[in-house]
Amino acid sequence: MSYYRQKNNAFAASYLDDLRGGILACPYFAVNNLNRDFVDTKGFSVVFQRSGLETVAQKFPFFKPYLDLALESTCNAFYLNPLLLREGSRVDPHVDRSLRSYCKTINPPDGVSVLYVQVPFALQGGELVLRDHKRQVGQVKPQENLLIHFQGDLIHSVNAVKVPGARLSLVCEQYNLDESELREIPEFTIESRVVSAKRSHR
Ligand SMILES: O=C(O)CCC(=O)C(=O)O
Ligand SMILES: [Fe+2]
Repeated sequence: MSYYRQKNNAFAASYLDDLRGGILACPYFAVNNLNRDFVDTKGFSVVFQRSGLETVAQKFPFFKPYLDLALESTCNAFYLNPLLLREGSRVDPHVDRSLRSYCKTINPPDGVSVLYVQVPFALQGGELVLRDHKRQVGQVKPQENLLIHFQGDLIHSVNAVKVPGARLSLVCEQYNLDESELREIPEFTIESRVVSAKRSHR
């Protein structure tokens, strides 16, 4: 299998605008609760099983066309996260395994989809770098409306963004879990700094 594939102009321009508006206006959108690899980024995450897909589409209608196109039919659990990087933000090398907080034994996802929703004008930096062990196997320069899908066990990073403006991507880790692993995953839940902050006030 090739390490990644990409699709230019994946969606209608009007959808991309709706998606950007929906994400930026979303009350969960806040400074990231992802791990230390994510330096100065913003976002929130939706965790769901395939059976929770309708709930996702109901609560976040603007994600629906993306999910219709990006979700792999072989996968049954997903970690969806809009991610905003600004000048100086970066993501250090990591393998996506965000569902690990629910199930310790989990393997990396089968694949990861990334849609570039907004990209600064004349972007410098901000490339997605893909590695298989030590060897670089891809370097993707984000372009608006570019959808990429890469093999889920690759180490990857995002170079620091060197220009002003917003680099907004929509990332979906896609897992194919066995029954016992799947039982540990919520059918639908939202992870956000906003949610945790509200909870801690109770
Ligand atoms: O925005 C990107 O290019 C990838 C971000 C990423 O690696 C992640 O959210 O796990
Ligand atoms: Fe990642």
